[in-house]
Amino acid sequence: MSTGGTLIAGPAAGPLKGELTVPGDKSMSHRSVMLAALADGVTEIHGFLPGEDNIATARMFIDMGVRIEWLNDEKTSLRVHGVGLHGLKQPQGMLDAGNAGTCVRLMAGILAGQHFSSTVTGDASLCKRPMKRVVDPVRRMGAKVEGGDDGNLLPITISGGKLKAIDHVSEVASAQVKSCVLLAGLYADGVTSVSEPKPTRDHTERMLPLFGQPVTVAADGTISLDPKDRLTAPVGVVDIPADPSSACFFAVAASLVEGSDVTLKSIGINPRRDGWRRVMNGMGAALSLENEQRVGEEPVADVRIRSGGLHGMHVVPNDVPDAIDEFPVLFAAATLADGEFVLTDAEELRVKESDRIAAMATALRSAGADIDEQPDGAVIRGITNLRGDVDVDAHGDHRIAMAMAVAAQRADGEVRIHNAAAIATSFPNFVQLAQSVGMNVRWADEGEA
Ligand SMILES: O=C(O)C1=C[C@@H](OP(=O)(O)O)[C@@H](O)[C@H](O)C1
Ligand SMILES: C=C(OP(=O)(O)O)C(=O)O
Repeated sequence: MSTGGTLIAGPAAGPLKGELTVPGDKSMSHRSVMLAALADGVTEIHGFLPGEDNIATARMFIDMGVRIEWLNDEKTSLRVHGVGLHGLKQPQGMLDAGNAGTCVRLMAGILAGQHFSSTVTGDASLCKRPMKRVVDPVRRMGAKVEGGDDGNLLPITISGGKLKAIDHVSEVASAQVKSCVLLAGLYADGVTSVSEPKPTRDHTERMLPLFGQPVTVAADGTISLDPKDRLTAPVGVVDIPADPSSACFFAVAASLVEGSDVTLKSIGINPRRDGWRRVMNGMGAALSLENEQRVGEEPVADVRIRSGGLHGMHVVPNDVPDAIDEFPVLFAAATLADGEFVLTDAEELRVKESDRIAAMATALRSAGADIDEQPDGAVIRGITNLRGDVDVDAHGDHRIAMAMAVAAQRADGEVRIHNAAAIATSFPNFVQLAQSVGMNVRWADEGEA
């Protein structure tokens, strides 16, 4: 877990204005390197997110013998020299996923299909997150997995090989679980299928066909994969759209600061990632879409946001997985909206990089917010402004740090956000982009915090 690093944020000095291009999508960046590494041929990827999480994924493949050429200093373009489904080499030491749940859970599926043993670990936060959700299905497929608490806790050692196809009924609505099973399915002896309690982000299903591996989705939502025994590098470049989860911070900030008008360029609007816009529209935000188009298999658009009197709402439970990473900043929006905001069915927030319900409730409350925590969500009654001159803890969780920086734009004074360094996991240039539209946020100087 990245600890340390204090952000000093708020209040905004004036309206937020301008156009922003946020970095590439984190989920798609992970998947693009994974599939490219396992393909026959060379894949060129543009728009890659150079956050610590995605670099951890790239590093794992380098540690297993895959050659990755970075094509620019920013590490947003790369060429992956694929080794084929069976070309990975046993790593010399432990594979380290750092802070990245997506990396470790998807890799569990890939490592389950390898004829060697490997041990995967992560940082202090990741070592507390539940792994049984992916360990159980890959064990049923025939992989051997050892680790603390019967394989629930990292580090885990996976000894794989040829796998048995399974029909997996997931108890959690998790794209990480679904993707793990589908990736393991590439190494199985027949058709592997996954069904989930609510639909989740479908980037794996959209990207596999680009690499020559069809995926079918039945009318009831069950996803099936009949393995082709090889993946093939796509002919053209794999382009990754801008990350809606990063865009949402600026959408909320612009909604909250009077007189703001911000346009977020080429943001992914895949319905399985677009829950944040449905929630913000439900809260009365002034959002509009311009220049709708497709980037590869994904729909994108420019999203324009003007400030507007936000009000509370009850979030529709089916929208929860489609906005799962945006709830910290949506809590900030709800705190500064009129009326009551109610979130249920979101217990998954408690097992992210931090317990995000508790972390946001504590941080916002210490700045004067009116929030009742619930086991699976929260009830938030809006107030006019947050108190300033307060210290809050981001608990080494990138989304808590950035959400509090946004909330602070409507504080009566400065908010000091401690343990915020983790924003580098998903959004290394957050502070720079935030300043470029007029947000009041900066890193504390040494000794200042
Ligand atoms: O598949 C993915 O890329 C992700 C799925 C989500 O996790 P869960 O599948 O655990 O909900 C999300 O929170 C994470 O940031 C990225
Ligand atoms: C939950 C997140 O990521 P991960 O599960 O990959 O750590 C996130 O980015 O908010």
